[in-house]
Amino acid sequence: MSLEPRPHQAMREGAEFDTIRALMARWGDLAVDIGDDAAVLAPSPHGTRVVSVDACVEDVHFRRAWISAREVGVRAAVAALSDLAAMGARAEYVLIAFVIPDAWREELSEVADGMGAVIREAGARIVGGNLSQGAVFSITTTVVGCAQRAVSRSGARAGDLVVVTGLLGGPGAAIQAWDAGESPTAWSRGRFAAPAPRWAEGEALALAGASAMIDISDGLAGDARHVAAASGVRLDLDASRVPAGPGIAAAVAMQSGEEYELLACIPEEAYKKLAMDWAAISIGPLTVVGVVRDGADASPTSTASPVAGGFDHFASVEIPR
Ligand SMILES: Nc1ncnc2c1ncn2[C@@H]1O[C@H](COP(=O)(O)OP(=O)(O)OP(=O)(O)O)[C@@H](O)[C@H]1O
Ligand SMILES: Cc1ncc(C[n+]2csc(CCOP(=O)(O)O)c2C)c(N)n1
Ligand SMILES: [Mg+2]
Repeated sequence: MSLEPRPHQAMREGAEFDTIRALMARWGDLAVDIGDDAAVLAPSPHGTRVVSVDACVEDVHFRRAWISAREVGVRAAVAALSDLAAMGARAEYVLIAFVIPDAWREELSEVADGMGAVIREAGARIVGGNLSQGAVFSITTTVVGCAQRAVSRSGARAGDLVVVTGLLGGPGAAIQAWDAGESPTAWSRGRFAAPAPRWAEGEALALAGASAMIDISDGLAGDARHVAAASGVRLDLDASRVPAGPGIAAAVAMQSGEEYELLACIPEEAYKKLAMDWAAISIGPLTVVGVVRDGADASPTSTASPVAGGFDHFASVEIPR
């Protein structure tokens, strides 16, 4: 079997297929093998295949007044791709399903450009998708990647250090500002509107021997509890060590979701080696925020910060100020 993707196939006339052709024209060589019932993927020569899907829904994941149509596309692509980075994988293929109300028809090309830029930067190709008319705008993005060493949430062991990439709290602070009718700082707005998957960081953590990893989409406190639950351990987080962005309160950094930074557990010796090389891997910091202990659930050792929370689509959780 050839490792080259198949060329596109011609599609019949019609407004729906014109829209797909318009997307294809926008994406250019980024899109391959469009037009069949399914795309055909060759076996990966690079390692284990990893696949994930993520939905981005208007008024659930963003408000139109907050960000541009292009930024909507950037966020949707990053939210999906970040789950590959969190496995230590690199992206190969993407499929994009849009639900498009009439009011969004004109905006679609801008959304597509934002997604295209992120997917191109990731070195992946778009191999399919779906279009539907509907009442609420949404983007459901399927991502396929490949990992030399896929890191799960379930491998954390007592004694491992808990580390986190980057500076936290920006997206949470931006949402708080918008909800209060204020403008977020440029830094917070940028962290919400233009996040980036941590490819190099995820792969480096995986190859360095991280025992467990997750991307911070629900908030550090909540995602630490995902790792604790999957690994059957307790993650003791020190709220005073959490790397907060400029002007961000520790509690916000602890609970802010949609960061797309990585939380990893890693044996101390492996961390020490990785820390020496980190400046060549990432422009952001790698910070030790806690330690893995026997027992269940994550909790901060500091009483200054709440441990509860973590975004839940079916519960209303307030981010404390
Ligand atoms: N409808 C579903 N059917 C099967 N599995 C699901 C479904 N929804 C979620 N899951 C699985 O449950 C787990 C948790 O899902 P979740 O969406 O919280 O992933 P996540 O990576 O923590 O968050 P994010 O969506 O922000 O990336 C994942 O393994 C996911 O594949
Ligand atoms: C309008 C609006 N209200 C609230 C939020 C906050 N928010 C929404 S989903 C989510 C977690 C990740 O979601 P998922 O698990 O679906 O990837 C968070 C923190 C937002 N972005 N926009
Ligand atoms: Mg995730």
